[in-house]
Amino acid sequence: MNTAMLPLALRTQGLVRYFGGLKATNDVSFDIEPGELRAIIGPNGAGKTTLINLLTGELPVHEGRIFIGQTDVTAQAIQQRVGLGLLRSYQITSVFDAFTVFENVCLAARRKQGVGFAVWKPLTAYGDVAERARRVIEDCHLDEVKDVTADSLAYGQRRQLEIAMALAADPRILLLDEPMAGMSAAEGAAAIQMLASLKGKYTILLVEHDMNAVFSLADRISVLVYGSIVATGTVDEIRNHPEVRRAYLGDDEDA
Ligand SMILES: Nc1ncnc2c1ncn2[C@@H]1O[C@H](COP(=O)(O)OP(=O)(O)OP(=O)(O)O)[C@@H](O)[C@H]1O
Repeated sequence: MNTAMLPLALRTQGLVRYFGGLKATNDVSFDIEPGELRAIIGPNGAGKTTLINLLTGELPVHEGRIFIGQTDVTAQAIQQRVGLGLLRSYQITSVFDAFTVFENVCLAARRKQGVGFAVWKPLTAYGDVAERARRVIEDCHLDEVKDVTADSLAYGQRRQLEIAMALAADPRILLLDEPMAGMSAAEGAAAIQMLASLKGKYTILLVEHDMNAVFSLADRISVLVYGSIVATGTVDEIRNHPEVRRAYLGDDEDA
């Protein structure tokens, strides 16, 4: 993807959020470039969920600004932000159990066009939609189950389908909040492989506890500690950052 001329996908400036006297988000500023896979890590209670909720609009900010592309969305509601392309993976996706993977993804792609689909016409009859659905299904490693109904999918595949449906809506940036949660080791490994193949094609903000996943996937990592970003850098920079090792990895010296 040639991203040189594109504006930033997402930008925050000095975000602050209190819960009573607790500053759960403390002066958080960061930029995400188009095509980037950015991970946010941090110990329990660091403020990851709060930050995601500020970005989506589920929580209002107390200070600071949020931009999607060049649009200041700080005062905008959840649905307006979705309309501008900031999507959380489960936000637009109601998976229909009786529909196949392909039909579900077509439906999500079709909805993006803002035109109601004709119930008498097969979803797959819309050529451009079917083409996008095929591409997303391939990107999300769902080819083998393309014609399987959603109710027959294993848990991990269903989560992959939700991500495929979100991507079919062509978001400017996709927020993934612990996408591997609840998966078996094998499902988690498959999900990591899938996310790896999305790299560079889509813009993704990933909040994830699994450090191996984050280290194998991220272009850049931001580390949250007590509500503040204490470091942002490449995998190597973060792996070796002394403050990160102390605060997050629990290392004293060179463990
Ligand atoms: N609705 C709320 N009311 C009061 N305090 C809250 C609320 N939501 C979060 N907090 C507090 O804000 C801080 C950040 O919480 P948050 O859930 O954002 O952290 P987190 O990094 O997502 O944690 P985890 O990794 O455990 O999910 C914590 O101290 C938490 O107790």
